[in-house]
Order: sequence, then structure tokens, then C-alpha cells
Amino acid sequence: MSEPLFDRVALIGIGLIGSSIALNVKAHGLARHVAITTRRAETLATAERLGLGDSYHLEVTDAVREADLVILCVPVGICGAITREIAPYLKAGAIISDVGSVKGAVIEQMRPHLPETVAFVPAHPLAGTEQSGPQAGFVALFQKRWCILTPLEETDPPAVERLKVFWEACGSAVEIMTAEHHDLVLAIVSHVPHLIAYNIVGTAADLETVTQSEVVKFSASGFRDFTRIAASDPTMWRDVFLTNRDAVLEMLARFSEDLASLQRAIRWGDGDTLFDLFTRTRAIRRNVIEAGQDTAKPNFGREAGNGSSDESSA
Ligand SMILES: NC(=O)C1=CN([C@@H]2O[C@H](COP(=O)(O)OP(=O)(O)OC[C@H]3O[C@@H](n4cnc5c(N)ncnc54)[C@H](O)[C@@H]3O)[C@@H](O)[C@H]2O)C=CC1
Ligand SMILES: O=C(O)C(=O)Cc1ccc(O)cc1
Repeated sequence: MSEPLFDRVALIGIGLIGSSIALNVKAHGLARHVAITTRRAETLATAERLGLGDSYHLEVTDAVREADLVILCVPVGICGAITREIAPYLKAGAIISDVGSVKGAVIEQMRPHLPETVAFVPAHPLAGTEQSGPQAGFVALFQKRWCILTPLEETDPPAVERLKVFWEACGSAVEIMTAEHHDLVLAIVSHVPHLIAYNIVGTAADLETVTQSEVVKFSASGFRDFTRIAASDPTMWRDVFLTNRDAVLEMLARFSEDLASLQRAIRWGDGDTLFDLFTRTRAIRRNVIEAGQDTAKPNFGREAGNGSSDESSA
């Protein structure tokens, strides 16, 4: 068997993402030792019962000592406070990373606390579900999904390469971009769609003329998909919207303008406008499927939007 990539990996936070990483480290032999730490004793006990790691710590500083890879798997709003606490205990030469859905704000929070002796490689696996907690993780979560790395100018290139190898071993395809670009792209493909889901489910729940039981009873598959998304973790998503504020507001402004033009088309019976948009969006769905983002067999050889399918042949 080949040498593990890391001696000791410390996972801070052991919810859906942390537990899925732990399972991958075990399954693929990526480290000799996995140290797990989280805030609540009950969650730590669940992680231990599930056998996710090799050691379990209520003191975050005990987990990171001697670790050569430390990954923060916590809501993005607390990354700064945790980094401040662990910074004095980080081993020289260690890689410190995260999995946050927002990158600019996480870098802003974490960077000032980190010593020059460690390499900071922010990361975001584009893989998840609406579930949370240590029992929600599964080994296949990152298989054939993207993981975006947003290294800083000063980040040591070999550390970036090492983390890339780590995520590839977990089954992901790795792409590198700036944090700013990441936050703009994710605002439209992930953050605004979650906000729309939270909003539409909230609107349906507040109606006076349709009862909640009718909403549940008659929910068509599209609405059911929204309810799945709107069941996502409230703390995590509160932090995403508060920390990716500018990009989300920019995308929401565009979304509102486009929505107003659809409203106008419906009001004035402008079927052509509706038909043209729905034809274009149908072609995008085809590209998404061909790029493998919605099937069991993704195809990373093709990027969404780069496909050769003829958009006019609806
Ligand atoms: N859920 C998803 O689909 C995805 C989430 N992410 C990102 O991954 C991160 C974690 O998300 P999940 O694993 O889904 O959340 P989760 O809610 O399942 O787990 C969060 C973990 O952080 C722990 N935690 C919370 N506050 C803490 C503190 N102050 N100190 C130590 N531990 C603390 C919790 O006890 C729990 O173990 C978030 O930053 C999120 O943006 C990234 C990709 C997908
Ligand atoms: O459950 C879903 O549909 C998701 O979209 C999962 C998800 C949530 C947050 C991320 O930053 C990445 C992926």
C-alpha cells in the first residue's frame, strides 16, 4: 500500500461535510490519524460511535497540535474565531483549509490570524445535501463533483498541489480560481437558488387562501424540490447570505429585473417572450445533464455551457 498523503488530519466540525471527509480519509487511506473536534459533546460522541476518526477532542487546540492538514468544516461565520483560537498551536509547515460555501469572507476572517509558517488553501467542495450532522455523511458525496480551490497570492504552490491530490483522492475534479470569482459564480448557481427556495416555501406557508395541508398534499414535483432545498441548515445558510452579501445582492438585482419582465409578459399576453425564454432554458438543462451535473455518471470532459448541443433545436 502507498504512503498516506498526510500523517495527521484534524477536522474541526463533524457535520455532513466533515463526516464525509472523515469517511473518505479512512476509505482511501489518506492519513495515518484523523483527529476530530467539535463544539458539542453530544455531536462528538455520535462521531465516535460512528467510528469516524482515531481521536476525539472537545478542546479544538488538542486536535490541531501536530496536524499536517487542518480543515475547518463549520458554518462560515465562525471560521475567524476558530482560526484565532487555533493559530498558536498550528504546526509549522501545516496546510490549513476549509470547506465554506463562501470564500472571500472566509479568507478575510482567517488570514489575519494565520502565522507565516502555515500554508492557507481555501477550498469548497460543490457537493452536499439538505441534511446535516455527523450521521448525514457518506463516502460517495464528493465522487464526480467539483472542488474549487481559491489559493492566495502568497500560498505555497506545493501545498495547493497537495490539497488538490487530496480532493482528487476523494473523487472530485479540482478547479482553481480567485475567491472573488468563486463568490460571484456561486451566488448565481447556488446561493440565490437557495434563497428562492426559502422564499417560495415561506410564501406558500403564509397563504391565507390555501391551507398548509393543501400545500403538503398537492405539492407537485417542482415544489417538492424547493421544499428539499428549503430544509437546508438554517445556521449555514444564514451565514452564507450574510457573508456573500455583495455578490448575492448583485445577482438578486438582475433576477428581480428579469422577473419583472416575465410579469409584464404575462400581464400583456406576450407569449413569444415566455416561449423564447423557456426554449433557451430548456437547452441549458440539456447542457447541465451532458456535463454530468445531474446524473450518476458525470462527464468532467465537458463543461456546462461549453457543450456542442444545438440550442435552437428545441
Ligand atoms: N451542506 C452542504 O451541502 C455543504 C456545506 N458546505 C459548507 O460546509 C460547512 C459545514 O457545513 P455542513 O457540514 O453541511 O454543516 P453541519 O451543520 O452538518 O455541520 C457543522 C458542524 O460544525 C460544528 N460547529 C458549529 N459551530 C462550531 C464551533 N463554534 N466550533 C466547533 N464546531 C462547530 C457543528 O457541531 C457541526 O459538527 C459550511 O461552511 C458550509 O458552507 C460546503 C458544501 C456543501
Ligand atoms: O443540496 C443541494 O442541492 C446543494 O446545493 C448542496 C450544496 C449546498 C451548498 C454548497 O456550498 C454546495 C452544495
